Amino acid sequence: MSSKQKVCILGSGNWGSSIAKIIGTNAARLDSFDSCVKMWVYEEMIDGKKLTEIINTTHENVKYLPGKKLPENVVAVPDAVEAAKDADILVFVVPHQFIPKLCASLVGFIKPSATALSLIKGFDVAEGGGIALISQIIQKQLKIDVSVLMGANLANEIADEKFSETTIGCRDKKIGQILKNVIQTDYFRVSVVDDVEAVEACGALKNIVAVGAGFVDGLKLGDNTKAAIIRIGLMEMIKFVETFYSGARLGTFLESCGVADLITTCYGGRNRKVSEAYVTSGKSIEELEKELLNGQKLQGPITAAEVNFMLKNKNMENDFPLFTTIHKICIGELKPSDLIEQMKLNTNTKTEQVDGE
Ligand SMILES: NC(=O)c1ccc[n+]([C@@H]2O[C@H](COP(=O)([O-])OP(=O)(O)OC[C@H]3O[C@@H](n4cnc5c(N)ncnc54)[C@H](O)[C@@H]3O)[C@@H](O)[C@H]2O)c1
Ligand SMILES: O=P(O)(O)OC[C@H](O)CO
Repeated sequence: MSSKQKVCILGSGNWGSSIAKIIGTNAARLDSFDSCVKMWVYEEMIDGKKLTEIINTTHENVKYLPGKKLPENVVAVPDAVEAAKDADILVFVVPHQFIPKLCASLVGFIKPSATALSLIKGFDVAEGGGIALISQIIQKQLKIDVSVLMGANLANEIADEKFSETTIGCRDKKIGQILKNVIQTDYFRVSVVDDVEAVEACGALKNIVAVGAGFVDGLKLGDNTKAAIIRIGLMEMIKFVETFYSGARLGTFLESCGVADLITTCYGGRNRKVSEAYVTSGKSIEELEKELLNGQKLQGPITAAEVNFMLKNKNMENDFPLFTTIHKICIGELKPSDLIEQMKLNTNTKTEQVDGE
């Protein structure tokens, strides 16, 4: 890495723009970073003007983070290669379904010495019937080290500079410190841990539970029911990580990326909001995503499908009844009201096991 490190942000949605506000401020403030931060923007027209031009003149992402000023040293660039080619630190923050195409466009054009930080919550389906972490997709395609950042991080609240915590998962202490320097502010506090896969899996899996929490809200079932879904969801997240990413530490679930993200997402997130409307409106999830999110993207239903793809292939759907039920509700195979019947069956089985011991 050169002495002044260049940072590029790949993505400019709700979280991408919010993190650009932080990174831009830190890059301008700290000597170790080049103050110019390029941000790749998936170009679109807003009222006849290019979004990149609007951002570069008004310093506001009027579509995905309206009402918040970005630092002037954050430069919107419509071409991903142009944005990334000189960067030492690549911050990936696109909705997870777009990552394979983005990475493919960068192959051969980035610095081989670059390091990546993925803020992306989700998986990708993999050859052989399994799933891959998003960091693994980036690493495999671009052949660079990838750290992750996950936490209880509703983007709008962070843009409002309300106190929040986050977790960076990084295997290399030196890189972990550099990443912490570029991300941490007085209101956004970073913990660095080396349990990278567990940190990332937590970020992806909590979006499935958030969909379940939204169903509970749509069914008007109350706080106790929602707490039950959160508890069962946490248990399935732990079991999933222990089963598929051996060596993970239980303590990681107590970091911001674990239980804290699960709580915030089940109360304040977009997955919760759209899933609640799915129950009350009778419209499809795709329709509601368009209607309610103004171009922002839902991650939970697709993540539930990706996880189910692997569980089904491994004949393990019954080992993760909440994840499986939520997926089946999303694709219309079960009704939202079936959620509770399925959970009763599950808790009955558990009780019988305990009684039988
Ligand atoms: N928003 C949050 O509060 C939040 C917080 C933490 C983590 N995350 C995670 O960060 C990631 C990015 O979320 P976000 O909120 O920044 O995005 P978003 O949900 O606001 O998505 C909109 C973005 O997707 C882009 N886009 C649309 N079509 C595209 C295409 N074909 N190719 C590439 N990009 C396209 C849009 O230009 C826009 O930048 C997700 O994995 C999400 O789970 C989001
Ligand atoms: O709005 P959601 O449901 O995509 O959740 C946003 C963040 O992941 C919360 O940390």
